[in-house]
Amino acid sequence: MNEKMRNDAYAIMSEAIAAVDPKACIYRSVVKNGLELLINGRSYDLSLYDNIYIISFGKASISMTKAMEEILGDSLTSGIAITKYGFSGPLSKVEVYEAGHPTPDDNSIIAGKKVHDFLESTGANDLILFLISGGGSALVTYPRKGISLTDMAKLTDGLIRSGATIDELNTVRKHLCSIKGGGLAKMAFPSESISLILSDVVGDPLDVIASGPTVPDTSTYGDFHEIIERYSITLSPAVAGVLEDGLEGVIEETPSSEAPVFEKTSHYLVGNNALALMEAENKASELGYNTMVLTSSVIGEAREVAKVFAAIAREERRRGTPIPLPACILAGGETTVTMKGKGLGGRCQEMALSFAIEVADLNDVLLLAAGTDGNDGTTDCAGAYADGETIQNGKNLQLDAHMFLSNNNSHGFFKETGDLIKTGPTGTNVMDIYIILVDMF
Ligand SMILES: Nc1ncnc2c1ncn2[C@@H]1O[C@H](COP(=O)(O)OP(=O)(O)OP(=O)(O)O)[C@@H](O)[C@H]1O
Ligand SMILES: O=C(O)[C@H](O)CO
Repeated sequence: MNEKMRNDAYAIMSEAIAAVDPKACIYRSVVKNGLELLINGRSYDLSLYDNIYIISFGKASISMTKAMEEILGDSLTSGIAITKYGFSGPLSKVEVYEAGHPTPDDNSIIAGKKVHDFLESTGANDLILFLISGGGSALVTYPRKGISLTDMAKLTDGLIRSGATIDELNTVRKHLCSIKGGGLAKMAFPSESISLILSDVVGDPLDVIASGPTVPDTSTYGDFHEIIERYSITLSPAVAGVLEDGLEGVIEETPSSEAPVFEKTSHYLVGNNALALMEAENKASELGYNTMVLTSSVIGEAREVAKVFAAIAREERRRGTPIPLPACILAGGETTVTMKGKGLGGRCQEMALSFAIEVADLNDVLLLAAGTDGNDGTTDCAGAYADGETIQNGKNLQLDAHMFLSNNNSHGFFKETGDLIKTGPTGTNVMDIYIILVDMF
């Protein structure tokens, strides 16, 4: 492995992650002057409210809340923040809870009830600041009547394992949980609410991020039904009952944009993958690379996307196109992994292993694939590096990369070859970033 390229890639990744640090994102968007709160230039008069509360959830909730606590100071009354186990930290006025992710657990239900009960007690002259980040769907849930945690967890797990997209997964979740799909806006009404959102979804659709708890929803029980059929998911009797009632109109649809509950809501996107890539590009230029941001909207099966990235690297190696060497080509997004094996890994590690197989004959070509949250799949790593020597290094250790990939055991492979990237939880979450470096010979 070319140490210089590996260090360069790590430095570029670190800069990208720092740019989307949730605290930095909040401070970029929010300013307080006396009792005036300015959010992206729009003014809110804090003297108009009896109480100002924070409800914050997602993998980035602690840092987002810390920044808002600092900005609001004495103006803040209290609040609740929910994050993933191991991602928590101390706050001053806001109570902190931890819960399960990617599969919801008992604490996700307890958190859902806390949020529900809290919002029941707020009034028309209160302001609620919702701080929303990725991971929110699993961390806070308030299942519709009759649906148990096991029902929710099994369904979430089944859809993830089938390779369902986050849009599909959240369409289903929005129809089974009263917080999602605009439900939180309903609970908060008639209080005024402002949502500050850190995007972890391709294209930044506000109705999908954390299952769009404070925005109008356009998805329907009909969509839910189609998704279940598409992936041949067997439903528990309770979930099947809710779906049937929804299809027959016995249960109300999620609120659309005409619903009165949205009259007192506003939404601001405070950070996303594109922002991270912009900073990555600046750092790469500083390190002497010619740079290009391909896209922040990568989707598709991780091992297949890797083949496209390998083809781009090959073209760079052969002909120095689309940009002159030394080249740094950047992309971001979120792939899917259809689980067929029983191994350990994540989207980024799986992509890196597939890339390594494709570039086994190339020199000075490297891919860094990492989750900006520092947590790829079911592992404690952010992702992995792969280059032209990775497969040979594996062979030297009697590891067959193809076998590891078939068993979705990318983590098992990279653990042995020493190519894992460990950052620890970064506190942010704007999907994954991919850094392709191709150096001169
Ligand atoms: N052995 C494995 N190999 C590859 N990918 C895996 C493996 N096990 C789980 N995954 C993938 O890991 C993902 C879940 O982990 P992760 O916490 O990184 O998701 P996430 O998308 O960041 O969550 P969120 O979007 O809610 O923030 C799923 O897409 C799943 O397919
Ligand atoms: O929590 C979720 O729904 C995903 O992370 C997408 O935001």
